[in-house]
Amino acid sequence: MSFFEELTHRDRVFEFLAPAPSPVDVRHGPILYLEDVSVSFDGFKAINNLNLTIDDGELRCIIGPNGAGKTTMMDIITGKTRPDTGSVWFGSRHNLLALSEPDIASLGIGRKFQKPTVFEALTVFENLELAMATDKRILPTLTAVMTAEYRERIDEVLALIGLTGLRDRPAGILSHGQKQWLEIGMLLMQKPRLLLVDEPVAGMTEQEMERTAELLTGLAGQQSVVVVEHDMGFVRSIARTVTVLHQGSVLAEGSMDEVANDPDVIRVYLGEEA
Ligand SMILES: Nc1ncnc2c1ncn2[C@@H]1O[C@H](COP(=O)(O)OP(=O)(O)OP(=O)(O)O)[C@@H](O)[C@H]1O
Repeated sequence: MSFFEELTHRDRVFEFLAPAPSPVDVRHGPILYLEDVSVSFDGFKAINNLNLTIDDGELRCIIGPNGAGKTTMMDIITGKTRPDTGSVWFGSRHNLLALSEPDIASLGIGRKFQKPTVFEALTVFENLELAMATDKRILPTLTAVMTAEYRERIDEVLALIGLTGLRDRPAGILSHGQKQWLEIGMLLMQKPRLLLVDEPVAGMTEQEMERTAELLTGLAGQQSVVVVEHDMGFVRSIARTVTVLHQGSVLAEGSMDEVANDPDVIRVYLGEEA
């Protein structure tokens, strides 16, 4: 069939207009599954037989003392660091250890680093627009229909992150907290299935922390959210299940009260360990 015939074929939807099928299969299990994962740096085991399961739509908090392996774990999930052993699955279909960092990102795993990296000279709206334009799944040939759809998505995200009133202001004038929300919004533009968020409330005011708690708890359900955070007050305010990492393994897992009363956790946090 010629290109012209293809374009005028009315009984089928063009591939780029069809909604992208959800590539992640969670029908029979969790959205993220790490089994017996280990990685050493110069003989030092940063991650040591780590097992972790995150359910679809779950909000999970990961805590642990400095050097526990939290960042390394995120690096393994996103493909930045390859473990020496173990397996890492995204749904039941995608073996993340066989995929490159960009491929993992385009499957729908978004990562928010601690420091906000918004484009300060661009408006809030333009930052979100740019985030969408960098989505490799979207063809550069945007039609008017697609553009309208994206504008709608930008409005939706602006409302979610509470920045509708600042949409046309340069991102440089935003407070630290607002920049963090904008960056979360930039990740949301690509409709991730799993969001990894590193220390979201470091440097935030109390009020900004409350708003961030609302934002993250509101996102859960729509997507799975894994939050690494040191601020225990914040963790308590959002956590359903908390995983405590220590020396590259899971030391305890449960509700905030359960882990806070766990003797091993208390010992590690009080620094009584050798
Ligand atoms: N590329 C690397 N080379 C050598 N050692 C590393 C490397 N990356 C991490 N480590 C070591 O692995 C251990 C775990 O580090 P990681 O940054 O994952 O811990 P963390 O729980 O994120 O700590 P923090 O709360 O301080 O950010 C640390 O002892 C760290 O020094």
